[in-house]
Amino acid sequence: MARVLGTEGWRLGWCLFLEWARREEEQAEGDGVVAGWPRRREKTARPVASLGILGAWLQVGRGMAESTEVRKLVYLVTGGCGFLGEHVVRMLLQREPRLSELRVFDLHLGPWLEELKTGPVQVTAIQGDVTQAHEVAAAVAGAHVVIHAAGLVDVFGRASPKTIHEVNVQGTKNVIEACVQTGTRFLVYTSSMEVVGPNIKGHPFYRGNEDTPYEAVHKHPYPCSKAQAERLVLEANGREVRGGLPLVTCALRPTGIYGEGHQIMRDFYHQGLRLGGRLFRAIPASVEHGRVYVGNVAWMHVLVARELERRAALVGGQVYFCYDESPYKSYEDFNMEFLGPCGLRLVETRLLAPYWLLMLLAVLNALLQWLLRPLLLYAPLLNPYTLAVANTTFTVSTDKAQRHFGYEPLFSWEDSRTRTIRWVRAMEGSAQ
Ligand SMILES: NC(=O)c1ccc[n+]([C@@H]2O[C@H](COP(=O)([O-])OP(=O)(O)OC[C@H]3O[C@@H](n4cnc5c(N)ncnc54)[C@H](O)[C@@H]3O)[C@@H](O)[C@H]2O)c1
Ligand SMILES: C[C@@H](CO)CCC[C@@H](C)[C@H]1CC[C@H]2[C@@H]3[C@H](O)C=C4C[C@@H](O)CC[C@]4(C)[C@H]3CC[C@]12C
Repeated sequence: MARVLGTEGWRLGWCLFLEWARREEEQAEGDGVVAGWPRRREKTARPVASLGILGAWLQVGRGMAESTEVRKLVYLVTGGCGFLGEHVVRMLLQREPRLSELRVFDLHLGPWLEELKTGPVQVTAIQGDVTQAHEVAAAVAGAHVVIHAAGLVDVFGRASPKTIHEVNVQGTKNVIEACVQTGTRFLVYTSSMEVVGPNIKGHPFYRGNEDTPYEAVHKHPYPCSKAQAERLVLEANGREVRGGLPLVTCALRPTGIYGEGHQIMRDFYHQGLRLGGRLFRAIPASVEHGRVYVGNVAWMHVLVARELERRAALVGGQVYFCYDESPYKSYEDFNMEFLGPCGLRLVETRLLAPYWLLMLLAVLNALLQWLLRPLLLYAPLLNPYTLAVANTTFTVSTDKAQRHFGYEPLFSWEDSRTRTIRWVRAMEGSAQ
């Protein structure tokens, strides 16, 4: 027999046996899909006594199949140490069983990465700058999938328009070119709702979806840069990468993300503490804002990244709003869902601070920022742009991600709320 089959034959026979064993196991577990995600394989060994020696071989076969076949993908997450990036990194480690190496690329690496290095997946921390093409190319080389979440999120005038452009647009160009040069085929870009709006005319976008017509007119450097970068990513879909295969890209557009690690929520919380446990309503409660929990945004990235290969024709070149069951509320009322249970209250001030007065304050802030720039950085939350965004309804209602790649939110609104409250409470100096 050995002579007839030869070494290759034995290997083939062994592989067929492993495949048979794997299918047997899958059949036993059922092949249901939970939230668009195949059920994770049971890692604990099943009793083998009844199968005797064959059962023991089966267990060995399973182990080998898992270690050699299942864990084989290399992912790169740019901006992996940011608010969203950290959640994407943790979600990948929890929910992508085929992952063998996870590269986390960021300008500033977080110390928490160390604790992730002990698991079965190789976590490689790369301190780098997306504006540096050679650093990006080195990080991308050999990766199967890139999730490009690095970006300069600045609507407060902290960075110059040039820097925002360099990071968000040139950085994205570098990522695309690196994929093309090194042969990486799958690219997910973290875009933003701001690519669409609110526009400078303050038109409401009410329960819109990816196909809703809207006049997307931007002047501010941040939305301009996100729109440009998104266009580059979508245009790159289908480009031939090294090795001759086509690049498959898509863009996810989160609305305002909230959850553990959200800096603006942190700022509001501390502001409330400084003001004796009060925040003052500046925006009418009727102006609704789309918000989405960070865990669900991360989940959507993980899911679409895996489906880019299987459903390339459908998903490639597409945009998806990020959505979940979070309620539509005004920006401030929504924040109070978390800050309220942590001891802050929202004081009604509509009569004290009408819109024209707020706009005057916002303009004054912008003027002060400009005057003080040579001396110090003055970057308050309120400026004409943030006031306009906060004061314009922008909500999405869509099921495109569910239809295209089986997305269902992983965290219910209750879960998302509870987790966020727990995080706010854990912040130093809770108001309670
Ligand atoms: N926060 C939101 O509400 C929101 C909403 C929609 C879209 N987004 C997008 O999601 C992405 C992540 O945003 P976030 O809120 O986590 O912001 P963040 O600032 O917390 O994270 C961005 C990360 O990118 C890194 N980074 C910045 N410049 C870099 C550079 N030159 N090279 C390498 N890394 C660099 C930062 O160090 C940071 O860790 C961004 O692309 C943003 O535009 C955010
Ligand atoms: C007038 C103030 C009194 O309380 C309230 C100001 C609130 C603003 C600071 C925020 C209102 C809406 C926010 C933006 C929105 O959630 C979506 C965004 C998209 C994302 O890509 C980046 C962040 C942001 C622009 C977000 C920034 C903060 C607001 C303008």
